[in-house]
Amino acid sequence: MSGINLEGAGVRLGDTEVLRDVTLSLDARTIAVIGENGSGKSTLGRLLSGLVPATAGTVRVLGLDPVRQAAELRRRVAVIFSNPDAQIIMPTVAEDVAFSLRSEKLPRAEKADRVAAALEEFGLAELADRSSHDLSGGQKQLLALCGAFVRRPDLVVADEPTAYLDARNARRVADHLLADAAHSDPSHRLVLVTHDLGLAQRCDTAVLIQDGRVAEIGAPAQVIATYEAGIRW
Ligand SMILES: Nc1ncnc2c1ncn2[C@@H]1O[C@H](COP(=O)(O)OP(=O)(O)OP(=O)(O)O)[C@@H](O)[C@H]1O
Repeated sequence: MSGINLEGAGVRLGDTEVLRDVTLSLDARTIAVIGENGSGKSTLGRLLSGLVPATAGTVRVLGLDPVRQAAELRRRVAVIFSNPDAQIIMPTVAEDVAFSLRSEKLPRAEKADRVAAALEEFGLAELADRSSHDLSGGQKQLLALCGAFVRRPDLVVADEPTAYLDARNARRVADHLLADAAHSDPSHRLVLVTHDLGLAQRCDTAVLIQDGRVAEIGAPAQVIATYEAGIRW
């Protein structure tokens, strides 16, 4: 069991049942999660990342129980939010990427090589010594992505990663996310919570969330059509 498997999963936050009876078995490599504001998409992303516990049912992500095997899940899953400021910690760009590898048991030289390669891949090599907090919004999101991918996670959960970006940077970030998910390792997965239906269309599978429940799962074109048909303009 290596993908995402939820059985009757629910999440209650305060008095609100935010997710209800979510049953999913997903083995696709790139999965878009779409739906209206407040439908529960981010909560699903947080549930899969172990950031909120299920209050009903069972959840297995990469075969792991996000509560009982939280440390292992954190090691294998990277989370990217729309606001990169929440994820940038260290003073310089290179230090921030290196910080992501702090708990990896790797020789120092190998860590340095991995940081350098990741900076290069995300077009940040020339900014390595710049103050990470002085970057533009797009550059910060690329840095957040770089910090997530340098760990070589098995699953990336990205929640509106392009929300604050201009068209060019949104495209760059999306290309990185989708290209990285398509790397040769077949176990590498992406869950992408998004309102960008063009981006959802580029994923292998889409999940439509409505009012805390799964309304449809399938080929993105079909699921997007269902979503659009249900919108009361
Ligand atoms: N900590 C919380 N306590 C109580 N209710 C919450 C909490 N966090 C979220 N909710 C509620 O859960 C519902 C789903 O929120 P969620 O952020 O998952 O929706 P979403 O589909 O990602 O929305 P959006 O597209 O607007 O980002 C909303 O009604 C929200 O108000």
